[in-house]
Amino acid sequence: MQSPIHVTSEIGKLKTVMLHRPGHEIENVYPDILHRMLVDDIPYLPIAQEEHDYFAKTLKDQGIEVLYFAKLAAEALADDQVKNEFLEKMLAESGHAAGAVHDALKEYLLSMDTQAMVDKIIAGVRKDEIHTKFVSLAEMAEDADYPFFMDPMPNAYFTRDPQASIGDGITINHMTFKARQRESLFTEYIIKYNPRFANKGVHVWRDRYHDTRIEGGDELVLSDHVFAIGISQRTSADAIMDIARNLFKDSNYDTVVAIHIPHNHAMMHLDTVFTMINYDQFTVHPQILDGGKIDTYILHPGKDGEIEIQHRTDLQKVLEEVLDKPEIDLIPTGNGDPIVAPREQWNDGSNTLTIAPGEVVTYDRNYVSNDLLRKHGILVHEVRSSELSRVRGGPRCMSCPIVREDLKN
Ligand SMILES: NC(=O)NCCC[C@H](N)C(=O)O
Repeated sequence: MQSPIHVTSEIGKLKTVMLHRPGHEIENVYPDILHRMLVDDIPYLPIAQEEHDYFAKTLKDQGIEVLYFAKLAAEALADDQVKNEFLEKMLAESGHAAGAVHDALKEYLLSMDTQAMVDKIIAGVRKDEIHTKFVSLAEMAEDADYPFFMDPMPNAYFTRDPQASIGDGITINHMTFKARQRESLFTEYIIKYNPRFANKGVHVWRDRYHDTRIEGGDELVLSDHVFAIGISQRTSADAIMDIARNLFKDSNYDTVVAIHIPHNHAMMHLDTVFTMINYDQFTVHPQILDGGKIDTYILHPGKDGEIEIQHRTDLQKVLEEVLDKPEIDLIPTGNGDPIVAPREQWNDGSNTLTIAPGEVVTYDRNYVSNDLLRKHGILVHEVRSSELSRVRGGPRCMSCPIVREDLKN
C-alpha cells in the first residue's frame, strides 16, 4: 500500500503540503507573555491571514494540494470516544487533569462543534469565557491575574515543527518549550484517526513521548537515504541518536548528518540558517560558518546496532560526499554582507521552501537574498511577509510537506 506520506527529498516536486491559517491565537498574545510564547511581536491578524492566503494560493497555483492542520484535526476527532480521549489528554497537558476547572473547560469545549472546538483550543481559552464555582488555591493565590485557563498556540502556523515527514513515515515531536508542546498532540490524533492517514502504513519513526527534544525545523530530508539534522536550541544530540537508530533499523536511511548550529532564538532551527534548494545548491547563513567550517557529524550504522560517528568541519565537502556531487553551491544569505545577511536571516531569508528542484518560495522582504538566488539560476516565487515574519519563521517553517515526487536520478 502506498503510504499517504511520501517525502524522499527536500526538493522533489511538492504534491501535498499541510499548512495552518493563523487564527485568534495570534490575538491572544500580549507583551507580558511574548517571550514565553516564543514570539517577538504581535502580527496584525487580518493582514497575517491575507498574507497566509496568498502563500497558500501561490502553492495551489503551482498545482500543490493544500491541507489544513486544524481541519485534519477536526476530521480525526469525528468519533465521540476519540474526541473525549483527545480532550482529556489536551486538558491534562494544559494543566487541568482533573477538578472544577477541568470539568468546566470540558463542558465548554464539548458544547461546540468539533471544528470550533479545535480552533478554540488553538486560540486559547480565557478565564472569563467559562464559569466555575470552585477554583484551586493555586488558582486563587498564585495565578489570579493570569487571563488564560488554556494558553493560545500562536506558533501553530509553523507546521514544519511539531512533526516532520521522512520517507513513508513521520516524526511526531516532543518539542522543547512548553509554549509549543501541545501542538503535536493534534498530529498524533491526525495520524491515528484521520481517514487519510489512519491504518495506511504511516511509520512513526519517533513519537512525542520522549524526554529528549526534536523539532521539524531541524529535520532536512536531503535524499532517499541521507537525512540532515540540526544540533540546536530545539533538537538535542540524544534525540538525534534515537532517530538515527530508528531510521537505520527500519528504513532506507543509512546516513545522518548532524550539524551543530548556534543555540539562540534567531537561529533556533537548522532551517533558519540552511536549506536545500536544488540537487547541488543550498542557502546558508554565512555567520554559521567560521571560514567555511562548522562542527558536523556523519552517522552511519555500525556493528551490532551501534552507530559510527565521524567528526568533520567542512560542510561543503561533507555535502559533496554524502550527496555524491562533484560540487556544491552554498549561496550566502544577504550575499554575505555584514548587515544585510543578519537582517535578512532574522526575517527568514535562509528559510526557503523548495517546491521543485531549483524552484522556491521566499519572503519578498529578503530582496538581496532573492536576487542572489535568481543569479544562481533559481526560480523564485516571492510571497508577502510584513506580518507573518513577526513570529520568526519563513515559508519552510510554515509548511509541512506530506507528499513529494521522488527525484529522477
Ligand atoms: N522551523 C522554524 O524555524 N520555525 C519557526 C518557529 C518560530 C517560533 N516562534 C518558535 O520559536 O518556535
